[in-house]
Amino acid sequence: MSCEPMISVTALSKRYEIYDKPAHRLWQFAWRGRRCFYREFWALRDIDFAVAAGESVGIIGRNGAGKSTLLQILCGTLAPTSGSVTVRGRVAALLELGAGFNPEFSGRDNVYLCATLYGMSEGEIREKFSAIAEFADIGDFMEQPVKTYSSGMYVRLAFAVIAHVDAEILIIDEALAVGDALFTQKCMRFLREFKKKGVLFFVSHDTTAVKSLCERALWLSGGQVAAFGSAKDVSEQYMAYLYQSSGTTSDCGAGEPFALPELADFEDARLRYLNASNLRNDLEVFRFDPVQATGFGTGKVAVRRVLLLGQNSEPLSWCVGGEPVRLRIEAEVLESIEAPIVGFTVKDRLGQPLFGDNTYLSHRNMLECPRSGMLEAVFDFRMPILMPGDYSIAVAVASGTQEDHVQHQWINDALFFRSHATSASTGLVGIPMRNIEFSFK
Ligand SMILES: Nc1ncnc2c1ncn2[C@@H]1O[C@H](COP(=O)(O)OP(=O)(O)OP(=O)(O)O)[C@@H](O)[C@H]1O
Repeated sequence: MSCEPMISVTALSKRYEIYDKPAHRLWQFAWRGRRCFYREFWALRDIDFAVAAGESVGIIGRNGAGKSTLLQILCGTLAPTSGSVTVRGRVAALLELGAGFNPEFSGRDNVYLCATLYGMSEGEIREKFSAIAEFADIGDFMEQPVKTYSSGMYVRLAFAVIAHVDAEILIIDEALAVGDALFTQKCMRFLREFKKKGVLFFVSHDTTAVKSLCERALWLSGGQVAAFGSAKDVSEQYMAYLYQSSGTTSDCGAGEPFALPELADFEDARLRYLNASNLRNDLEVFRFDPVQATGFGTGKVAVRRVLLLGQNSEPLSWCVGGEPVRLRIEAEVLESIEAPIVGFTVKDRLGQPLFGDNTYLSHRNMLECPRSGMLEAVFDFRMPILMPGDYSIAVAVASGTQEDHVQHQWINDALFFRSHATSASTGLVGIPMRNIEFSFK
């Protein structure tokens, strides 16, 4: 494989001409450059970077930093004022809602139109059409004019096309890659697979998303590269800049010995206040639909029900972060299996695992399933406090140990829930605080 970069950008600059009045544009034309009626605005200045195959790059920066301008130049839809951009490979982009679609044409015609623009032949598109339609999953709307689509349907169709044009370089604006939770998870699974071999540019204001999806990050500030390096380091620098942290640090001594309180269940000390405020972490729970569920496995087990229950085993359609819940997973054993393990993982909207558990440590090798029957696992835990956004729970039934096992059924998104508000101030999840002491002496 060649080690030449897939993308190299050298001394790239983009200047816009700002006219204070529309008439000035006309005057500029009439004077043929003998007088200047505009102000110059440099949206990008002296940008240099190179990206190799298999690298994913998050583009971060404040509003107006030049992110869209840079990406439009990489896509070839905008010409640079100076400098050079070399792109080796087919680029597909999701940057502007409905870009490349004709609103009067049906979804099907737009798939053909768009994929042709990406250089696919009619035969190739015909071959891939059913995979595109399946990915978009918009049903009969495929035959309707796209002007009748909701913005979510637009995104579904556009993403389905770019996912099937065999692009070597993908450019995604996260703000657009938002469908419902099921579709977002599908897109994220696709992007994680894609970035193993292709180049991914992912524009986001969310540094957590960038760290989760990208190895590298490019921070643009005022049209210039403020930093380019590991996603973790650059995101941290960017966050530090955003907060303009000027606080001092001091040694954290061991202090007074800390007496561990008795292990008893407790309530968040702020619960009464939180429950009466709009910070209460309301989580809306969506039902498990075995028909929609996607996954993989030997097929010896079929997960039939996944339920989030309250303390009295009542199914919940809402729960509150910080409160005790029970997750019940019921699976039908279709063929005999040994040493079953049932587990779950709670993931955020990017598919990033937040927490999870399984039955291995508590019940290792204690159960056998020599015949068909029902397996039931119940996990009692305190739901963490979750940042606003969409979450899903993957569930799985396997045989073996934690390290070495065979999956009988893994379901990507068995349950969805949406967090509407939160009291957590930072981090991926918040945990209930038994007590917080705060004093001034
Ligand atoms: N056609 C244009 N004419 C003049 N100025 C423009 C034009 N397009 C963009 N700009 C300016 O260039 C700068 C960079 O814009 P750009 O859209 O690339 O920023 P961005 O980082 O993508 O911002 P955001 O996060 O808000 O989408 C902004 O100050 C913007 O006002």
